[in-house]
Amino acid sequence: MAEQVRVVVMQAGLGPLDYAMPAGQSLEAGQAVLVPLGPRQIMGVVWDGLEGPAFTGKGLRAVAGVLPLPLVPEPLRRLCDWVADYYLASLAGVLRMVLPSVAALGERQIVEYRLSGTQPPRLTPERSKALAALEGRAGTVRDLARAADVSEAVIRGLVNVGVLAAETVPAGQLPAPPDPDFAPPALEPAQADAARALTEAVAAGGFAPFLLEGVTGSGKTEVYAEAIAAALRAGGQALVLLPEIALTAAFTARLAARFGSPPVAWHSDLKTSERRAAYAAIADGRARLVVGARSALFLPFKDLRLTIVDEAHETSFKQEDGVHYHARDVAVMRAQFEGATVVLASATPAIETRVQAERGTYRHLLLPARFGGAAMPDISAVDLRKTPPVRGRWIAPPLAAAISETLARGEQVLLFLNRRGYAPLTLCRACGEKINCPNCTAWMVEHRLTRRLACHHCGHEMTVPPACPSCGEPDTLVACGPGVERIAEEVAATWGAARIALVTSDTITSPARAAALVAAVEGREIDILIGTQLVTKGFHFPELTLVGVIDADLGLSGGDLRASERTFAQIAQVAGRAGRSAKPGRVLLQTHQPEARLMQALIHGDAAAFYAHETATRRDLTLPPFGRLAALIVSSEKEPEARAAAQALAEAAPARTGLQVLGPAPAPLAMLRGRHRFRLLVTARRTVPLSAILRDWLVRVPLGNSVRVVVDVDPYSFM
Ligand SMILES: Nc1ncnc2c1ncn2[C@@H]1O[C@H](COP(=O)(O)OP(=O)(O)OP(=O)(O)O)[C@@H](O)[C@H]1O
Ligand SMILES: [Zn+2]
Repeated sequence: MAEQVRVVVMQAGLGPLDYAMPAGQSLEAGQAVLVPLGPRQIMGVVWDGLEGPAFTGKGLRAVAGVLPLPLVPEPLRRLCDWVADYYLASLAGVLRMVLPSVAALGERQIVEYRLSGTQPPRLTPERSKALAALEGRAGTVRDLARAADVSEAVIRGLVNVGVLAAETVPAGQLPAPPDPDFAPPALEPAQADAARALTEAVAAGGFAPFLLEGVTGSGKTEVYAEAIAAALRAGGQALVLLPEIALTAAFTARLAARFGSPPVAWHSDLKTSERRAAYAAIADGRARLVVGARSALFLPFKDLRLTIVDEAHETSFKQEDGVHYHARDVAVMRAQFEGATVVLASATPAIETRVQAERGTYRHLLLPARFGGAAMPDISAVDLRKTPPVRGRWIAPPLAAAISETLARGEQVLLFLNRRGYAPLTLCRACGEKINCPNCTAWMVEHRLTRRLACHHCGHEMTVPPACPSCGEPDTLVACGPGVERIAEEVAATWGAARIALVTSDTITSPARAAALVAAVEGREIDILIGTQLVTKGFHFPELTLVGVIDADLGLSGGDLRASERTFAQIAQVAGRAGRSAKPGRVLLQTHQPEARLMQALIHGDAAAFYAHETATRRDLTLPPFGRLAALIVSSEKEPEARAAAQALAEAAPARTGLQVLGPAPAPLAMLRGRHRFRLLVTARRTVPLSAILRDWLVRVPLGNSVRVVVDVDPYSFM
């Protein structure tokens, strides 16, 4: 009998299949192959450890070919198994995160295109957009389409008329290897203690999870850089995960200064040639230090000794489409399978992480003070009930005075409001109509810079209508409430001479733009930064001494279980940008409830009291991490079908002590991208095998073709 192998085929809905070994070859687990499926050939990966009897019938087909891809190593295979099992995903879906497209890996040479200088014979709006965006860029058709946010057809059209010229490039170059001893800093005593604990764990090998908690500006980066150096000295690889790719450029520069050579980057903004080079080098071990977005967790590292999750409290580590996983938790699991060190670094660790540290599962390292003797900023409240801004304005007199003083001293100001665009709501003065997204239960957000209304959920855009779409009255639409663009308008009107930078995902669209921003702020070309949560992370600007939080109450309205925690962390982080160097920092929180526990904890710098109270509440209510949650989101384009399916699921709900199913209820976002949505929430004791129960439940309920059920284990979004 021919030897056979089990292959996970890259096709949703299909389980693993058995194939005969190709004649005269033996295949290892982890090998990417082509296999016949019906009349086609599809990609798959030889897998091990799967249950189920082997195929014994006649007509076993043979593996058609071996793909020139690195093996998926054993620890990564086990991680894939775990992710598929825990998050109820298909192995094929998880493997799609591991394997890049074959096209990107098959070729040694890559054809890239760049602007040739020729003008197009015909200029469409799409073409103008592409021309503006592609200045100075090179990439494949797909890279350029993504960079310019136009279709590949538009790019191919420009190639055909000679506006984009082809050039053949070798797959990208790797930076020189990092040198662990290039420029180590002298550490302060608390830093040195923490660094020693980390380097010892890395040198010893074996699974070692850490929480590195250090106040903002305490020099966590310098501490974990020592752990990276230890991993490099031991001949292994290290990975740093960042919550936001926009931050990679500034961060890369810091690591380059420490190690004499930049790390290898991994994120969605890479060109195909760079991606190919990085992937190959990560797999064969030449890429020693990698900095990446959460997707880097699924790369086939040859010898991963250390993973750092920087800003580990960030909820953007939770992936909300495709496989719904939490990169922080997956990083810990990968370290466990690799037998490696993992460090969760944060000034405001999540309650989940704090509890692990209290239980002793993670070792807790603490940096209690800022580096270089810098003081923590002075935080106080601006009571909007007592000193409100004038009508139609959002900056109250005490904050305005502080801004003027700071500018007069030649120092920099940061204003934080976590809302993109100009105004969150556009309303008709005549009939009260609110302009909604046609596809979602959401208001259209005005973006004055682009003169459009945009839905932040589905991306739908339209121009601001000249008349009310409901009553037809002309010129009655008014913008309600502020977004960052509106704050910028107010700032420009009040401090006309100040140089302003708007920092949102609309303006900082790439690592290159982020780097330019950092350079402008460091070069004192900017006086006032106005931004969304993007400005709360990681930045270190010595001349920035005033932070104003425009609406400290904003995050609390959502009411989900982490609303307070998230608001606290966000404000503490943005406050932490003030006075990080020699000059003292000051933070003003505009709020309607200065007496609230959360505000008081921020003002008095009493994070411990805040977290103790939040943790106790979670424990009392058996909420995560003391209990478990999973959400099922049932959706269909047809409302009755979504409703009926959600009802059917509820009726078939597992009856089991320690487990409770709530709902169905229409989701707060009752319609999203044209689909009607219902939610069920499952709460369970920690000891209940939640994933297995969910899996059994879901296969028992037949659902219509139009119905989709998304399972979100450990949900962070309750919309
Ligand atoms: N041992 C050291 N020697 C020289 N400079 C240091 C040292 N430790 C920290 N620094 C500097 O102090 C500043 C703050 O450090 P860093 O940005 O790492 O803080 P952090 O803990 O990451 O803060 P945050 O959480 O707010 O981002 C940086 O400019 C860093 O280069
Ligand atoms: Zn929408």
